[in-house]
Amino acid sequence: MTKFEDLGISSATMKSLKKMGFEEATPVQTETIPLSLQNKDLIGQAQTGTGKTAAFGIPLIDKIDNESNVIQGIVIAPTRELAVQVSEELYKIGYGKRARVLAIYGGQDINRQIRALKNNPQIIVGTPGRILDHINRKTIKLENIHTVVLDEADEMLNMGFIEDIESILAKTPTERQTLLFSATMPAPIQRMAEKFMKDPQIVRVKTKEMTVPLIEQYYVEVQEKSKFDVLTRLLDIQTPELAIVFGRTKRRVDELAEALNLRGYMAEGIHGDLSQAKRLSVLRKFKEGSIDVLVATDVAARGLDISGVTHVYNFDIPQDPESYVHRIGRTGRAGKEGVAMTFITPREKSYLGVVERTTKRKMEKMKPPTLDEALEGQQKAVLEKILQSIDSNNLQFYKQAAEELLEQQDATTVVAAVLKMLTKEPDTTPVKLTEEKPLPNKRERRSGGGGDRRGGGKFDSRDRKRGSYKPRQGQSRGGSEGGKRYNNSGKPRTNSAK
Ligand SMILES: Nc1ncnc2c1ncn2[C@@H]1O[C@H](COP(=O)(O)OP(=O)(O)OP(=O)(O)O)[C@@H](O)[C@H]1O
Ligand SMILES: [Mg+2]
Repeated sequence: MTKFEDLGISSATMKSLKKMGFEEATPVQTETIPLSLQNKDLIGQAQTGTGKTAAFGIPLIDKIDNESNVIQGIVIAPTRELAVQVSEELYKIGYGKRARVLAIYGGQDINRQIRALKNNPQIIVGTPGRILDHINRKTIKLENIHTVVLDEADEMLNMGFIEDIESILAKTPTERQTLLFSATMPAPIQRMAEKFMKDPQIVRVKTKEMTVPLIEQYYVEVQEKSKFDVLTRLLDIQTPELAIVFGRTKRRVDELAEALNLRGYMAEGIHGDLSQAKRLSVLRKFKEGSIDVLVATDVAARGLDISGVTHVYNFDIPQDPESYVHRIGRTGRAGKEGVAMTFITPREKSYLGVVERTTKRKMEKMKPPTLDEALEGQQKAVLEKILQSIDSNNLQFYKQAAEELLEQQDATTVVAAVLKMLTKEPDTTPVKLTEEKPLPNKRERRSGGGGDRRGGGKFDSRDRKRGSYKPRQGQSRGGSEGGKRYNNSGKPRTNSAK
């Protein structure tokens, strides 16, 4: 482990890092910060949750000229929630230097943003469409930019933001520094990215596997119609602190969230059709723990850093291996452990191998739990709560009532009654869940020779555009989000994105 002091960081920024509780630099920070401080272009690839934000954020902030009131750096992120999160982290890193950071994203009142832009922010963090909008209105000027960062670069180049990104880059000085970060960087995307970079250094934190070793990865073979019962049983047995359940489509997410609520779980859904205010409020509730299951499309798969997420459930298998890596990476962050469960229907079995070959890690098979096991799980959770309550030693007030009760009944009966009352017995309230058709059983496209699997492992080509979604077989309603967006040539699509 390397100390931040040894990386050439200013004392003002060191002060912020101390306040944030960062003691030592993570490997990706150790490798990229010195290069970045020398203004080198670079592509940084490191596992989820290993501190890539600070890896680009620390040098970005450190290079800000405090005396200057112009925009000097810009960070582009694929989703609004991620833009907000990254801006918050940059704000913290910039505390020592009093750097001014502003988040600019779609779905928020543009006039409010225009007013905020008048306060001379030095760093902008935003989503591509809204940044471009401000550039066109001349409310953002990029001629003094020295650094452009693409966070989740592969996703943005993949998901149809390429034209927007290129337009933004074209308005920045050519001598700028360009930084790309992601946990995944498929070869075709990397090749495309290099076109707008100067002799980029590729920093890949060497690891055996693409996913985080601290995440236990399981798959459960389950029929489509049994998925929901298996999910609730797993939730009952595994008792996550916070859990994210990923579904394939917006409709799926809505139905799942509703079904979970009917069965007594505190769940809410997040996807791109909700208003921005709703999206942010759902996420806030999840962070605060007032809901404990977040049901999401891939809109929440990338970059989000929510502490307390102990379990990720892929209710529907993701459509490409990169999405798998990012989804499960919402747990097991910053050295913590996590559990990832992936449901696989018999007809989607071929997708398992594709994911495993890309991540270079095998998932362990888990049998779907029975109703009795779910009940046992809930009972165990109650027992733990009781033991915790005994430990807290705050029972004086209840002891007299306990003694009176024990005069009438034997101790085992009393405790059994209490256990029964506290245990959430598996609920069979009927729920409505439209069946998803399985993904097409297409064979994996091999990336011609050389054994480079990084760019391969693509499942399928999908002929659809964001914003003008064409239903394909099995997805006639609901609108799909995220997932595969390559066209047949293996090159990313160039859709205009919203
Ligand atoms: N040097 C450090 N010491 C302690 N904690 C750190 C350090 N660097 C980052 N962190 C914390 O680790 C967590 C994960 O960091 P971050 O979100 O930047 O990961 P990431 O690599 O960008 O992941 P993803 O690929 O999912 O976007 C954050 O809560 C961050 O504050
Ligand atoms: Mg990140």
